[in-house]
Amino acid sequence: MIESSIGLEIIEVVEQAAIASARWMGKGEKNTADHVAVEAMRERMNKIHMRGRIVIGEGERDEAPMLYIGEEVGICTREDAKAFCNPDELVEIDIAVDPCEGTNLVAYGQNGSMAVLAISEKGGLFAAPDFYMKKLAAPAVARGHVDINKSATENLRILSDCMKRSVEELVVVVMDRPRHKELIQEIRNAGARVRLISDGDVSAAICCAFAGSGIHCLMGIGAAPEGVISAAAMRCLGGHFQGQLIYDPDVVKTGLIGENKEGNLARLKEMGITDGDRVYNAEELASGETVLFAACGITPGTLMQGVQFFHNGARTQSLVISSQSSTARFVDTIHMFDKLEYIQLR
Ligand SMILES: O=C(COP(=O)(O)O)[C@@H](O)[C@H](O)[C@H](O)[C@H](O)COP(=O)(O)O
Ligand SMILES: [Mn+2]
Ligand SMILES: [Mn+2]
Repeated sequence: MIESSIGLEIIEVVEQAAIASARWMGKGEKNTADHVAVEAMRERMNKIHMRGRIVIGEGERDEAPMLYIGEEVGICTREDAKAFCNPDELVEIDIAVDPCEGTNLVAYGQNGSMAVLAISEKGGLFAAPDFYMKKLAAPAVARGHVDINKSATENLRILSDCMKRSVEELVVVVMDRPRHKELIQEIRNAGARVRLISDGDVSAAICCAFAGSGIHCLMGIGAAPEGVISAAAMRCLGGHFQGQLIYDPDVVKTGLIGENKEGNLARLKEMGITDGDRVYNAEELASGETVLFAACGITPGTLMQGVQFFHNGARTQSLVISSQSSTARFVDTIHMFDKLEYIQLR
């Protein structure tokens, strides 16, 4: 039901966000690259016949115009909606968005940014707080064998068994952050190779599910909202994903997180999360009966090409993954703007 009704539309949502953001590629203005993606995403989402609700977005209500948590999206938000649609007949959908995942990458013209979202029926996505999350992603063959509670060394041995390749042949993506100093050293000591990324751990997590991506594992701490979006894709792909919220600022070392551990735990409790140390797997973070994921490359990446502009047109590459049809579709689209003179083949 969800896929047949809005499958194609969510591709257009991420495409429009990616095109808008890509116009700001390399301009050094991360906030603008982000803002235009948000606006494009909202505009296209508000044409969809659904009763959508943002469960993971860019902040709370008072931080509008970002897509804020709790914001309603879809055709019903139009002022004249009553004239042509009955909200009771529309499907209720929860949406997790990151209109520009990798704002720095876009601003500085680097690889790996994308516009991304995940959707499910109401209640089907974990409404993660704006905290950090310890993450472990690995291919389907290692699902349930590797474990976030085990050491990196042990997980690499398990991964090597599951993938039938030596630890030395494994590549682990880790975000290049001071908090990962010891982790990086441990992975290197174990014999595996480390690919450090400055941003963009959603792409890195999903790459683990694709043989040939050159990425076998993601370890370390990134943002929790991105963790839920990654989990949605990994749930559909059958890959391994575990996440554990990080509420202790001393563990994160950099970045914004509440003032102290006690305060953060209290905030989690207010949100109904009583066990701050709980480890969630992909099926718990994206628990809906139907889960869809869509991403469109802004700058070139491992999974998708970035937006390519030509005279009065653009070409985009997206990835749409569905738990309903068990498909991962790469969608290549030519966008014809006004007064198009030619269509660029490649
Ligand atoms: O790179 C990222 C930034 O996302 P965005 O702000 O949408 O461009 C994400 O992939 C990371 O998951 C995460 O936000 C990052 O790890 C946050 O950590 P830090 O930069 O150390 O505060
Ligand atoms: Mn992000
Ligand atoms: Mn973002």
